[in-house]
Parts: sequence; structure tokens; C-alpha cells
Amino acid sequence: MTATVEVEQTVVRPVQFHQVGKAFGHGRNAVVALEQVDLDVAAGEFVCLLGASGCGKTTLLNLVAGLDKPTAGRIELHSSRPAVVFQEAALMPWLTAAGNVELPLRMAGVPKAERRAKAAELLELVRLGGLGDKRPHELSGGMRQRVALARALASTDDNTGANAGKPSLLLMDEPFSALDAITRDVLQGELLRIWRATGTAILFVTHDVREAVRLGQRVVLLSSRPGRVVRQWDVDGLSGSAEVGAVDEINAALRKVISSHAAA
Ligand SMILES: Nc1ncnc2c1ncn2[C@@H]1O[C@H](COP(=O)(O)OP(=O)(O)OP(=O)(O)O)[C@@H](O)[C@H]1O
Repeated sequence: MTATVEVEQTVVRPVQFHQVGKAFGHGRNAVVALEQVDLDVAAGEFVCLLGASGCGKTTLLNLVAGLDKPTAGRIELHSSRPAVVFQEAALMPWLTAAGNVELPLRMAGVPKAERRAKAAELLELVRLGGLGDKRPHELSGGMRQRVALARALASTDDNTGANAGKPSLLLMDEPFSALDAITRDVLQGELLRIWRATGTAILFVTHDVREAVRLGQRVVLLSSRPGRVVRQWDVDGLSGSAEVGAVDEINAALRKVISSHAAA
């Protein structure tokens, strides 16, 4: 008699949503922001989350970041501490650029010399080498977002203690939408370079279909309130007419989602 041993191939997924719901308030006045959301992000994957205004994108990121708790379903997190990059850089104005990047390392108890070296390395990565002693008001909007990105990478890079061996996950909430078109275009390219260099998974929220298709490997469309996953597209490596075709198709689906909500 032969025994069969089944070896389970477990793919590490930094985050997995199982039928997640989130309601604010109670009873008749409750606002259901998310309903039955099933979503996962693989290690190193770049996922863009798209949806109309108010469909629950920020709520979803807040749940992953642990800033809020679901009211239904379950979220499995298998990543080092996720960090969020917001629309506004939200830097500490009294700290230098390097001091801001060092902050999460300081809070994690990383010794001074080590965190200085790490901050310098990350500022190089976001092409701000040599500007570590500048304060936020001395930097442009695009530069401040680069500092915010370096700070988030410092936070997710913590691979010690309970985080050892876990994949990193970066959460980005419309990080470039307050920037001018040229700076946005440059930073999108920079983000792709940094994503490839670091291998971190990214969950990126945007309103902009073009941005989602340019950056993401997968685009996930949420319905209008309550937010649910309506459709997903594999957009990895698209270029030329295939990229334009994907943008048109996703734009049409987004418009449909928005108009069905408006008619409700
Ligand atoms: N703390 C809260 N209390 C009550 N309602 C909330 C709260 N936070 C969010 N909401 C509601 O939940 C819904 C989803 O909000 P959320 O900010 O997640 O949407 P969004 O898709 O990120 O919107 P936008 O694209 O405009 O930033 C909205 O109707 C919002 O008013």
C-alpha cells in the first residue's frame, strides 16, 4: 500500500480579504461603505484599485493598514507592517527629510547609525540623495512625495522580530493626484522603478484609469457605494494599442458603474 502525502503549495499573499464589509454608524443611519469584498494581493504584485468617488477605496486601505476594523468578514495579513502614502505627503515640518524617513525606524527601535544609513540609502533610491538635511517647506510637492515614499519604504522594510521573512506591502492612496501632470508622469515612472528594485507588493488607489493601467499588473474595479469588486483586468506588460484598448474598456466599465449608481 502506498501512502500519498499531499504537499500544500502555499503562495504567500501579503493581504487577503474574505467577504469583507464595513459599515459606519448603526441602524437606519448606517453608511455601508464596503460589502462582501474578496480581494488579494500576491507578494511583489502591483494592484490598482479603481472606483468612483466615495466607493470605499480609502476605507479599504484603512482596513489593510489597521487604522480601522471591518464590520463583516475577515482580513488576513501576512506582511511586514503596511505603510500608507497619502495624497498629501504629511511630513513632520520640524524634521528634515532624513529625519522624516528615519521616524518609523526610530519608532521600531533601530539604532541611530543603522537608521541614518538606511534613510540615506532610501533617499538615494527616491533620487533625493544629498537633500536629506532639507526641511519639507524647502522641497517641492513632488520632492515631498518622494520623501513620503522613502518613509513608507522605511516602515515596510522592517524585517525583524515578528516581521521576519514576511513580504512587504505598500499602500498608496491617490499619491500623485495633487501634483501637476509632468511631475505626476515622472513620479509614476519612478514608482515603477522603485517597485521593481524593492520587490514590494503595492496596493494603489486611483480615480485615473490611465494611471491604473500604466502602473498596475492588475486593475480591480469597485462598484459605487457599497463598494464591491465588480471586475478585474490583467494589464501586466501592456503597451501601444493593447494599452489604449484596456484604458478604453476599463473607462467604459467605470462609467457604467458611476451611471448605475447615479440612477439608483
Ligand atoms: N468615518 C466615517 N464615518 C461615516 N462615514 C464614512 C466614514 N469614512 C468614510 N465614510 C463614508 O464611506 C463611504 C466611502 O468613503 P471612502 O473615503 O472610503 O471613499 P473613496 O472611494 O476613498 O472616496 P474618494 O475617491 O472620494 O476619496 C463614503 O460614503 C463616506 O462618506
